[in-house]
Order: sequence, then C-alpha cells, then structure tokens
Amino acid sequence: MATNSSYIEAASDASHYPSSLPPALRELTISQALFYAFILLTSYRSFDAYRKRANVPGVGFSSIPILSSWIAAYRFTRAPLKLMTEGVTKYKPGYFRIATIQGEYVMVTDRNKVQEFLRQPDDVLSMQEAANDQQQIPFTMGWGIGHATYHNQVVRVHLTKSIEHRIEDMVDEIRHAFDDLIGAPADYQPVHIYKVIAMSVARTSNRIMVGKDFSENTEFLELAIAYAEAVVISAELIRAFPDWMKHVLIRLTPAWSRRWKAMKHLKPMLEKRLAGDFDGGKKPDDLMQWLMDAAPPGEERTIPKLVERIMSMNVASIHTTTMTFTGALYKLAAEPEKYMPELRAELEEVLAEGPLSKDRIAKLKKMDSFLRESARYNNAGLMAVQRNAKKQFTFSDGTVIPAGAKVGTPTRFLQRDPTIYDNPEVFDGFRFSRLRDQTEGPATQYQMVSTAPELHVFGHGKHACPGRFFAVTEMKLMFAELITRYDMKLAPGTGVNETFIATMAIPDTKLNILMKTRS
Ligand code: HEM
Repeated sequence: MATNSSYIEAASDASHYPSSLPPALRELTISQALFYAFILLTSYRSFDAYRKRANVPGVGFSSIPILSSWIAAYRFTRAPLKLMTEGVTKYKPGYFRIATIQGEYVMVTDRNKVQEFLRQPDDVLSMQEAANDQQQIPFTMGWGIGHATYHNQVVRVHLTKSIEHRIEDMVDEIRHAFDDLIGAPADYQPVHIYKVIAMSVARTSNRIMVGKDFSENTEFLELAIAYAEAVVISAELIRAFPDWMKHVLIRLTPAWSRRWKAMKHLKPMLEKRLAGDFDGGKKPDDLMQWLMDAAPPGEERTIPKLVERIMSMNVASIHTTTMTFTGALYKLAAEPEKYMPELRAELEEVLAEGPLSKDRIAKLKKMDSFLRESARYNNAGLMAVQRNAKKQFTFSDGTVIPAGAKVGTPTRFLQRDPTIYDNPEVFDGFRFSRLRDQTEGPATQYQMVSTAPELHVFGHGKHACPGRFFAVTEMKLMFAELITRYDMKLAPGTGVNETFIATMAIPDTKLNILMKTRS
C-alpha cells in the first residue's frame, strides 16, 4: 500500500504526467506551473486593463508596468476610504481611476457629470452588465435574472400599485414580528436590532411577495435572509474562473445550495399555481403571481426559474431595507432626546385622523426626512452606482470612456458634498423636512423616494430602484410601530462601527440598541 509520501513523490515526478504533454510542460513542477499561470493572468489583466483604460489619472497605481493594476487593487483593498479621499481631493470635479479585484473603474466626482452618464442608453453604458459583473448574477442567481429582467417592470408597476391596499397586511405582519422578536420589555434590554429588522423585513416582504404561508415559515425566511449573503460570497468564489467553468463551479457554492433548499419550500405552492389550482378559485394577488403571469413562455415558467426569480427579489429587498432602516435606528438611538419627541408628535397627529394609509403616511414629513438624511449620511458605500461601457462614450467635456471600461461614482463623497449640502459632515435628521418647507421649487424633490444624481441610496435615472416605494412604505410602517411602542437608546460608550470592504460599506450588524416598552 502506498504511503502519503510515496503519493507526493509520485505526484511531483514529471514522468507520471501524461506523455501527450509537450516535453517542456512535462518538466514543470507544480510550483513552476502556478508561477507561470500567475504571470500569464497578470499579463492578461494588465493588457486588458490597458486596452480599456480611460485617459484619466489613477490613484494607488505603481510604476511597475505589468503589476501596476494588481498593486493598485491590493492597495485599494487595504485602504479604500483613504484612496477614495485622495482621488476626490485631488481630482474633483474631474475624474480619476481606481483598481479593485474586479477591475479598474473611472470615478466621476461631479453631480452634473454623474447625471450625464446616467442618461446614456443601456447599449452604451449598461447597468445590467455592471450588476452582472459585480454580483456574477447569471451564475449566482440564475441566467434569466441577469439577462431577462422582466421583474423590473413587475416591481415598478404591480408591486408599487399594490402598496395602498396591502398596508393593513404589512402592519399586521410588523406588529406580530415585533411581538415575537422584541416583546414588551419593562426595562431597557439590549436588542440585536439588525437581526430583528432583517427578520421583520423578511416576514413583511414575503407576506406581500409569496403570502402568509411563507411569512410564517421561519426556516424559509432564514434561507431568504442568508441567500443574499451566499450570493455575495459565491460571486467571489467563482469570479476568477472562465464562464464555462462558472456554470459547473456554482453548483458547489452556498448560493446554489440555499436556493435548492428554498425550492423545497416553494415547489408545492408553485406546482399548484402552475396547474391553475388556486385556493378558493381566486388567483393570488402577490408578487409571485404577477411574476408568473409576466414570465416569458417556456423555460422561465418552470419551477426552478420561478424560484430563482422570487429568491432574487429577496436579495433585492431584505438586506437593502434592513441596512437602510437600522442605519436610521442607530441614529435615533444615539440622540433620542433630540429627535423622538418631534417624530412622535408628528405621528400622533397623523394617527389621530385614523390608521396609517398611503395619504397619511405622506404627511409624515419629519420621519421621511429622518430616513433620507440617514441614507445620505450612513448608507454611503464608496461606489453605489456603476455602469459598464458597451460602446465608447464621450463626456461633454471631451473625456473618453472606451468600450469595455467601467464607470462608477464616489457615493460617500457626493452625498457629503459641501457645495450641495450645508454642514454635510453633520447628521441633521430634519434637514430635508426644513428644505421641503423652505423651497420655492418642487418640495417632492426632498422626499425619501426622490432620487438625485448626488444621493445614491436608490441609484438615479432610468434604473433607479423600482422597489423603493415599497421599501420606503415598509420602513415607515416599522418606524411608526417602533416609536409608538418603545423607548430606545444606545448603551454608553457604544456606537456604529464603520467598515468598508473595497467599495462596499459593510453595515454594523452587531450593535445592540437598548429598548423598553414606552413609558
Ligand atoms: C431600502 C431598500 C432598497 C435599497 C437601498 C435599494 C437600492 C437599489 C439600488 C442602489 C439599485 C441600483 C440603481 C442603479 O444602479 O441606478 C437598485 C435596483 C433595483 N432594485 Fe432596489 N433597493 C431597495 C429595495 C428594493 C426592493 C424592496 C425591491 C423589490 C422588491 C428592489 C428591486 C430592485 C430592482 C429590480 C432593481 C434593478 C432595477 C433596474 O435594473 O432597472 N429594491 N436598488
């Protein structure tokens, strides 16, 4: 029987390699092969980056020719905020280049130029291609999610229209979620708020997306919450491989296994619906059904594809809403004396007219302002909006973005631009409600759902998030319930931990808020 060491010797003995290999390759040891593969990959990346490179200054690049882009990516990964700050300080209102593991990006630092590139058609600057690239969507979430995006229209039209008559269901779900997850503490107790809000959002969103059976199914909800994280991890696991290998490798990743498990939950319901077997003979009025009705005939109407679609809607909605909303709660818990009395007074005035409805929610201007300001202040990743150039694009000042290049925005810096906001480094919860009262222009521009070239929580332009009307309603209903029922504050000496991994702002998912039933 061969010992371990004899296997190793056999493996490193060139004479065991297939004789069909050319003699030069037969002589290679494994470490030499890896070294040459690295050189090849590095040269390819360097050549590819050079071919697609816009003629704008780089930040973090070195003068070593072939390794320059890798070195810049390494430096950026280690100190993203520092390098972005350097780029904006030196080159605003112009452009600069950064490199990340995912390639090089041209950063556009001026809101007017951001406006200009976001106006470009998809065959020039593509949002979908950038998203596919970033999250490896066709592999991690499914080919159709990255290439047949009929869900955008369904969310934009059907989900948004449904909000008004689903508010009662949403409130019901939120109340039960907070009963179960926070309860009625008589004295201040630490609450792991990110976890509570993620589960509450998963429950409320899935009530509207797939119905009550699923909003009450904790195992399914936990899968839905974990799926988004699995997608991010799986994207990084497969990124370096060629596409033909990604099709196979993705089956070994957590995104695949979580979706497979979710399918077990969703399959019986989908089988019934596909057979036209509706409870009480009435077609369900939920996102799942609207997606099924809108799916192009053929493969997209099969169970695995419909599971991909609804799970991608969970990715789009759960952590995005949770991050945005917990960011606001952290700010409220940091200064409850400053904000709580006015927020409650506004809410109580509106509730005196009756339960929350679409029109009554619209009267909560201070709450709306608080959410928008915390999105401006907190949620600022370093590059929330990205586009990939499918064709060459030239800005009005003559700057050329070659085909194949990637364009992005330094979100945090635009959202804290002193030429746009007074005291941008200060959190001012009622900044936007004051602006709404003072403006001579349309006051709606300062609402949470209104996008702007310098505020990227929901993106801007024709690809601005179509789910934002739903998400903002959901956040306001949770906000109203929480401030009605609970007092909250931060424990002394605690605060939000701000972390960036490359361009991503990582939310503080660990911070506890002290909460008790309102006195
Ligand atoms: C607070 C919660 C949310 C945030 C912060 C958020 C943020 C975003 C952002 C930044 C974009 C990209 C825009 C761009 O690049 O211009 C986007 C796109 C999108 N979002 Fe959201 N989103 C949220 C909630 C939702 C919800 C609840 C849904 C659906 C149920 C949804 C569905 C989508 C879809 C389908 C797109 C792609 C739009 C397109 O390609 O045209 N989002 N979202």
